[in-house]
Amino acid sequence: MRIGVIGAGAVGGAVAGLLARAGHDVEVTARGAHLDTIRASGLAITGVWGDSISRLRAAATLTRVNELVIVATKAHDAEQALRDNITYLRNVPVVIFQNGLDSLETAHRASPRSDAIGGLATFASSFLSPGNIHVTAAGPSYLGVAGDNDVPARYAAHILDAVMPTSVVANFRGAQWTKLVINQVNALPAITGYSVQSIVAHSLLRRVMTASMRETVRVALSNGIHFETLQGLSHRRLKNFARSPLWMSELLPRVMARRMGSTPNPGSTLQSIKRGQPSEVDALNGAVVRAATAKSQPAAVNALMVELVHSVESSGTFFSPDDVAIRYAALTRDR
Ligand SMILES: NC(=O)C1=CN([C@@H]2O[C@H](COP(=O)(O)OP(=O)(O)OC[C@H]3O[C@@H](n4cnc5c(N)ncnc54)[C@H](OP(=O)(O)O)[C@@H]3O)[C@@H](O)[C@H]2O)C=CC1
Ligand SMILES: CC(C)(CO)C(=O)C(=O)O
Repeated sequence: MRIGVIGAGAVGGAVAGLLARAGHDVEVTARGAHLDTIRASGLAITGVWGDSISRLRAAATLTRVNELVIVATKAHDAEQALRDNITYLRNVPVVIFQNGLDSLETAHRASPRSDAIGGLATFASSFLSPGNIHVTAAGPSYLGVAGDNDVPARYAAHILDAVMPTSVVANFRGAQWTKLVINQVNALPAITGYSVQSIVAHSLLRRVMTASMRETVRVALSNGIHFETLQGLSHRRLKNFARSPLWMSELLPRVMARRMGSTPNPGSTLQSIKRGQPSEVDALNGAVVRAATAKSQPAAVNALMVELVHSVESSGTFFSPDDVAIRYAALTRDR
């Protein structure tokens, strides 16, 4: 089958490699040294889903009409990426793998004549170097749509599920919020330079991560969100998580870190920072702050995460765990 992947970075590159390995005719878009390497030596995928090198069509933009297109840029790049490829997106199902809450709106705005399908990946993938993607932890992906017609999502899930576990969820908005809770693992690595597993192993940083997750759950609930179950995280479990004593809730990040295995997972936000690229924090913790503001509710921990990630982006200097603990303690003292 002809499949196009726009933004063949950590997630898009992994998906493209898996699809090509299964025999699909895949073309990817990439830029700079990554594009040059894919053209010269292929796209190498390593890690928990096996190792392979795929020789693929690669260009700065799509070159043909595909039967399925996957978009996997960071949230702030998605609109431009869709517009750059609009010639080949009309009437094509487009899966937009993106964390945060905006994927479907962005796809509808930038490519209104495509069948937009939201994608949430729970596997973890690292862009090691141009042409080299390493999947550090396995995990299912979830697809969904905004309206009632989920036929395009089922079609895409059928193709993707043959190469990586993928299913369709009915309540995609709820799924995005569950993923936003999971993505509270992203900010602290970006702030400190540590992996997700190291943050969770650190008692003070684990506490801050747990607090930002609980705050996210509370903000979602006050916005009337019913969480969709992702990776066993159900609505009921998340509600209990936000109500339990803080120390008891710390079990959840521990379970999540264990699931990520022993290969350090930087998370996608730290990867952007290390490459000197803008981070996605405004689409992650920033989305929680905006939703809280809409309900005149505080979201001090998420606001702190946004502030500290932006500070690292502009200064190029990570915070020490003690710095973070002091900033967090000041928040809890102020309440
Ligand atoms: N990495 C992970 O483990 C996971 C990530 N996610 C989510 O998936 C999404 C993608 O993340 P991730 O793969 O990590 O990000 P990456 O930065 O690794 O990959 C994004 C790719 O998109 C490219 N790109 C950006 N703008 C354009 C454009 N206009 N046209 C074509 N290509 C473009 C980038 O190129 P360039 O570098 O040249 O800008 C880059 O290669 C994010 O929303 C992230 O939160 C979800 C689950 C896991
Ligand atoms: C699933 C997870 C947490 C993997 O690291 C992710 O979504 C990300 O890094 O953005």
